[in-house]
Amino acid sequence: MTDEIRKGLAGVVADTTAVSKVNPETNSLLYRGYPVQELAANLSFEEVALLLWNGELPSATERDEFVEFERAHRRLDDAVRTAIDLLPTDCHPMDVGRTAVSVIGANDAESEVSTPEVELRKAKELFAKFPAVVAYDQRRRRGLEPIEPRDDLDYSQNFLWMTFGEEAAPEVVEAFRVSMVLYAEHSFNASTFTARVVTSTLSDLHSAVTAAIGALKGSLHGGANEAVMHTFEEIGIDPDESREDAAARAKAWMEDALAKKKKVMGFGHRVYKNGDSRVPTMKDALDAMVEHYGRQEMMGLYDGLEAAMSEAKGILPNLDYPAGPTYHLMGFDTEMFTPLFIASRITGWTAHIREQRADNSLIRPVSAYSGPDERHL
Ligand SMILES: CC(=O)SCCNC(=O)CCNC(=O)[C@H](O)C(C)(C)COP(=O)(O)OP(=O)(O)OC[C@H]1O[C@@H](n2cnc3c(N)ncnc32)[C@H](O)[C@@H]1OP(=O)(O)O
Ligand SMILES: O=C([O-])CC(=O)C(=O)O
Repeated sequence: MTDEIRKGLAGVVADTTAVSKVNPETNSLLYRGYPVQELAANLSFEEVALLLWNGELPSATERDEFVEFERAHRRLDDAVRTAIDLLPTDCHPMDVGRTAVSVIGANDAESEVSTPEVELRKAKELFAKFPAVVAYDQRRRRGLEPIEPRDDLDYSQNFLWMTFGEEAAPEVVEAFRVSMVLYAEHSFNASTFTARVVTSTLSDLHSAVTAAIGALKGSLHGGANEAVMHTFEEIGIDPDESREDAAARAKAWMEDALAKKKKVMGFGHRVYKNGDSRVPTMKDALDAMVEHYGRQEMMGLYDGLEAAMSEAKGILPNLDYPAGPTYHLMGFDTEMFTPLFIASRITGWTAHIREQRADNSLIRPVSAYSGPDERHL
């Protein structure tokens, strides 16, 4: 036992994992050995999910079987719809996501079964169903009727279809797919570690994912993609403004924020200190959306904030920074951004839950007592 305290467990190696490797020295991220950029350029999100769960790329047959399974499990049960309908339309969508996963778990006939086969089935079903939760919630907040999934569309196409009720342009589907691949997995981040802690007590998969959603919600973690957009909104978004003018205003805003010692979400990372490996790929996706929607001023805001942060503090953007404006341009409400992160991270969380269970040890660190010395009444 060591007495050394590492606040936030910074730098502490808690266990091994074969799911992904984050290497801050080389700014690289491997899912099961494959660079995430290669996966984002070449594979569907469905294939990446299978890679994360199984450890190997799927064969064509495995892929086709999963595609069929996913399409067959996209619909929400009445219990989930009813539970969502009972929640206020102004509660945070992360609360809706958290509740929906909990209800899906409680209604699973094998809720207390955690064999590898059953857990994989549960993970696949959550993967298939969660887009309908996000789409259902986004639409009810806008006072719109839900839209049924379409079995002729792939995961990303169908996600956008159920949310917006129209077939998205191929460029938009592509940017969305890339975001799903990039958000899928990142070793022992706070939400994944939460899922592993819950699993380590021999609790069930849905409890672990529900807890992970709670951890993801915070703005130091997944909630940062929403917070990035609030920053853009606070600066002011004017589609008629030039890229240069928007950049100048954003730069001035950042200088002022940093002078006031504010923390600006979307920048910095616990592990990467020289840049987040996923940002260049996500920035390309944002560029494509800026081009597609003709919104150069958005890139002006992006560049202005990034330049001012880099000049003042040398702190670089994380994945949430380009993801926020990308989802905004696609038409999602700002509060829906972190639920989109859930839809993707369900893959990584459940891969880690399976890994934890396969070689379990209760996660229970010790604390150094800092209260009063022993005293008596
Ligand atoms: C997908 C993801 O979850 S990625 C992470 C998303 N989270 C965010 O974007 C939130 C904003 N960023 C942060 O709060 C941090 O960078 C974290 C929490 C992600 C990592 O932080 P840590 O490794 O704990 O570093 P810590 O917060 O101590 O920061 C170190 C120094 O950099 C500063 N700093 C770090 N990030 C930022 C930021 N975004 N804005 C302003 N200053 C920052 C801190 O104020 C601190 O300065 P100091 O030494 O003068 O006190
Ligand atoms: O690794 C982290 O701490 C946060 C992060 O980037 C992620 O979960 O994707």
